[in-house]
Order: sequence, then C-alpha cells, then structure tokens
Amino acid sequence: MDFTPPPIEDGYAAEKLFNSGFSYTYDDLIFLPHYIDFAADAVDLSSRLSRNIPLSTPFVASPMDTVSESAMASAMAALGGIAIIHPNTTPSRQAAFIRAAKSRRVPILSDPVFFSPSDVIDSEEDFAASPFILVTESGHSKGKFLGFVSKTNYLNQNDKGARVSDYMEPPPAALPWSSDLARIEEELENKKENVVALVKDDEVVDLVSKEEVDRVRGYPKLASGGSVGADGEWLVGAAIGTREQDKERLEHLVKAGVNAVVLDSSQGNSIYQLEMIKYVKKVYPELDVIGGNVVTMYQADNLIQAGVDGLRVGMGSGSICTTQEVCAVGRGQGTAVYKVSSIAYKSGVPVIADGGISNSGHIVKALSLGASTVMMGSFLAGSIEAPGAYVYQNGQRVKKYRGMGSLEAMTQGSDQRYLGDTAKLKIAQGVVGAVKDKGSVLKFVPYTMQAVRQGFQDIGANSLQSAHDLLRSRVLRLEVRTGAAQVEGGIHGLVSYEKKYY
Ligand SMILES: NC(=O)C1=CN([C@@H]2O[C@H](COP(=O)(O)OP(=O)(O)OC[C@H]3O[C@@H](n4cnc5c(N)ncnc54)[C@H](O)[C@@H]3O)[C@@H](O)[C@H]2O)C=CC1
Ligand SMILES: O=c1[nH]c(=O)c2[nH+]cn([C@@H]3O[C@H](COP(=O)(O)O)[C@@H](O)[C@H]3O)c2[nH]1
Ligand SMILES: [K+]
Repeated sequence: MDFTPPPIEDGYAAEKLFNSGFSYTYDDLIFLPHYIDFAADAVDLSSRLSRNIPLSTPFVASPMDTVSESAMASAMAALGGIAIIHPNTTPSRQAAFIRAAKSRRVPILSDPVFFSPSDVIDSEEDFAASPFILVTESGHSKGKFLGFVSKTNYLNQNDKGARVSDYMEPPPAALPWSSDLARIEEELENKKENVVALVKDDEVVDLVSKEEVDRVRGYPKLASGGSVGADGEWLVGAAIGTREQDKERLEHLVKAGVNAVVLDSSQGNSIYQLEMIKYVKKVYPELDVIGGNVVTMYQADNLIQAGVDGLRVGMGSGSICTTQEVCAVGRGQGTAVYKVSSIAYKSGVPVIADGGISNSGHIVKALSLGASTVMMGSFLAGSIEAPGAYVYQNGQRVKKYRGMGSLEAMTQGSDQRYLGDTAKLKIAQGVVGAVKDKGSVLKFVPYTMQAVRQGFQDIGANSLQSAHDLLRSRVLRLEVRTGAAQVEGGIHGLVSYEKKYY
C-alpha cells in the first residue's frame, strides 16, 4: 500500500472547478493572487466587442430603454466602450438615436430638438433632454440654420405664445462636427461666446455650451480618443428582435451607420435567431452580428456555426431579471461565462458577459473567466447619461430602471414579440425598479477601470489576453467561497461605516 498523501492543491484550475455540477455566480468565486511584476497602470484592458469591433475599454451599455439612448452612446464611446441602443421604440427613432450619437465627438448631454421659425414652444417639455431648441427653415435637421432658443431664454420670455423667430438668438460661430473638446473650448474663448454650433455637411447637428464643456472637463481626462470607426464617427451598436419586421428595422439602423447589431433574445438558440443571423450576414456582410443570449456550450456552438461575430452570455443573472424564477431556466453567471468562452475562443468569437455586474470585482471575474467585455444595465442606469429624470424616493435621488421583459416595458414597445401570432397571455420576466443617482459615467467608469486594473495586477495579468492565457494554462487558480467566507470577504463586525470607493 502507498501511503504517500496526494499533492496539496493550491486552489483549483477553472476547468476542474466548473466541471463539478454547480452553477456558480461571481460572488461564489474568488481568485487566488499570483505574482506581480508590473504596475497596475500598465494593465492593458483593450479588447473586442465582436470579431471586427475593437474597444479600448471592455464596457458595454445594455440595450434597455432605461440605459442606452444617444447620450449614453456618446459617453460610452468617448470612454472607449460602446452602447447598444435599445429597440423599444419605432425604427426611425432608434435610428435617430444612433445618428445623434454619431454626429459629434464630444460626450455632451444633448439630443437636439428642431423647430421651424413659425413654431411656438408649448412648454419646457419641448426641450426634451436638450438645453436648446435649434431653429431651421424646415423645422428638421436638414434645412438652413436660422437660430436657437435656450431654455433660459424661453423661461424668461413673457409672451409664451410668441413664435420662436420672434425671440430666438442668431446662429453662433460654427465648427466641424468632429471637433474635440479642446478645439471647442478654444473657439468659445476666442469668440468670447457661450455657445458654439457643430455642423456636418452644411447642416447644424448640435450646439455646445461653455457649461457643458466645463462639466466634461471636470471629469477624469479621457484616456484615448474613444471608440471611433474608419469614418471618424463614434462606434454605436443597436439591438433588434428576430421577427420579420426586424429586417426593416435593421435597414433603418444600417442607414444610420450602426456598427454592430445585437439579436436581443433571452434564449438565443432558436430557429428564429439562426435564420436572422444568416439573413444579416447575407444582406450586410460587413456588419458584425452578435447572437444570444446563451449560457451553454451547445447553444453557443449553434450560433457560431450560423456565423455570429460575437456572443452575449447570461440568462436570468440580471438585476431586474425574473427568468430563472418564472421559467426555471438559466445558469449561474460565472459558470455561464466560463463555459461559453471556453468554446467561443476557439473560433475567435468574443464573449460579452451580460448581467449581474454590481461592482468592479464582478468585472474582474467576468473578464478573467474568458469574457472579452461586460455588458451592464443597473451599473449604468443611475447615471446622468441614462434616459429619464431623477426623482426622490424616501429622500434618495433615484432613476427608474426596468427590465425589457417587465410588463411596463412590454406594453411600451416590445408587445409584438410577446403577443405574436399565437401567444395570448403576457407573462413578465422582469421588474420595474429604481437605482441610486451615480453622477456621470464619465466620472465613475474611469475609477471602475482603475479598480479592474488593480484586480488584474493581483492575479498577475497585464492584459485581457494575458488573463485568458492564465485561465487556459491553469495558472489562474480559484476557489468557491463558503457562505461564511463571503461574509468575511464583505464588510463585517462594524457598528457603522461609510462606503466610499473614490
Ligand atoms: N438575459 C436574460 O436573462 C433575459 C433577457 N430578457 C430581455 O427581455 C427582452 C425580451 O426577451 P425575449 O422574451 O427573449 O424576446 P424574443 O423576442 O426573443 O422572444 C419573445 C417570444 O417570441 C418568440 N419569437 C421570436 N422570434 C419569432 C419569430 N420570428 N416567429 C415566431 N416567434 C418568435 C420567441 O420564441 C419567444 O417566445 C430582451 O430585451 C431580452 O434581452 C428577457 C428575459 C431574460
Ligand atoms: O430576465 C430578464 N428580464 C428582463 O425584463 C430583462 N431586461 C433585461 N434583462 C437582462 O439583464 C441585463 C442587465 O442586467 P444588470 O442590471 O444586472 O446589469 C440585460 O443586459 C439583459 O440581458 C432582462 N432579463
Ligand atoms: K436575477
């Protein structure tokens, strides 16, 4: 008999841990630290959203109507990430969000509104999210630029029934649409003006105020030129469904210059999606198509065979998701990301870890388990760039955040997907809620990135590729945390505390 004890293992390699029959999520897992021979600042987090879309920041804003419209798209692109514009609206409005985001290269908070000179402003609401109303001969973006009305100007106007031409201000100095913040600042300074117009192909696309320039200047300096395509415009993605009418929607999006399209389903391994992938690849061979959602290797393999350029992973892991409860289907997000990535990388298909991200540690885990990017809803929904206004709830400033499968969101737009030809009964797979005010993504995303770099440094990965190499060569070691270990890993035993990350 051989009484030599088996070797003591210092943590498990991922493949051993994830073959144990458990569905693990991020909080169940912990990485063992490795060896550091580089500075945290040296960690390179550049990645790919899909086969042909490089990103310098591996962050993606979710296609949800309380997360991604034009302001989020320009801010995420400015940060080196990308937003996927939600489809819970008409095709032309979804396309307009893409156009608005792509028509400038500064992450200002604006969605331009156009009036004709004879129009009358009914109320402050006509300004929507923009501080200005632009007046053109036609009342649309195409047309001679005649002047503008600022919200302050309107509020100070005694005769609210007056036509805008009676009190609008004349067009300010103009700059090309692609001007950066420094160029705009210089022009404002030189002309001693408070506002400058951005023009593209002889059309006014937006106005930028000194106030907006100062606001953006107050955030951490943007590290790169952002996510920019070959045409010099920011990269913007958009989501569509898998119904016949989504083909027409896609045509609108392509005309607006969309850079990648996400097929938005909770269970992506369907005949509907396989057919849509083939259709998109045939009609728009240059366009990257991202399939999903999937959580198993089997599902992923089917979509890869059909030709996807990217995979979105997660079923029921989102903060507003009730899918696992309602349908009893899904997977712990840590396991899902690891399993799908372990097959997708062999075909060079990047994986988006979608849902369940609530802190920087979750991002480190998702990326180190094989994902190329993380997609976030709740993490971004409390920002000023997310659609909707802040309200007070129990003394806290919050913004609405809702699932796209919640009854409220379904009634708003995605009704047809549920009440298709046969389904008569509507079953919600998501809830409506609220998230805390987090300020601008231009501030908290750079801090989150830095925290992620520190996590990478601890595991000895100086890039995303290096983290994936450590994972696959079994150098990366991890363990499952018991309930008590999770309590220990959190804040505990204090009478009170204040949690501040930066
Ligand atoms: N990631 C997640 O865990 C989940 C996400 N969601 C989100 O909610 C939204 C809706 O998701 P789903 O309900 O999965 O939308 P979906 O549009 O993919 O599916 C809705 C229903 O329509 C059917 N369908 C789709 N295409 C069809 C076609 N061409 N012909 C006939 N029937 C067709 C589907 O089989 C399904 O029964 C999405 O934004 C999704 O991201 C919802 C649930 C879970
Ligand atoms: O079960 C669901 N019912 C819904 O109504 C719903 N809406 C969004 N999603 C998914 O959740 C992701 C965002 O999750 P987080 O807030 O955790 O980032 C998103 O990116 C989606 O994958 C839903 N899942
Ligand atoms: K959930």
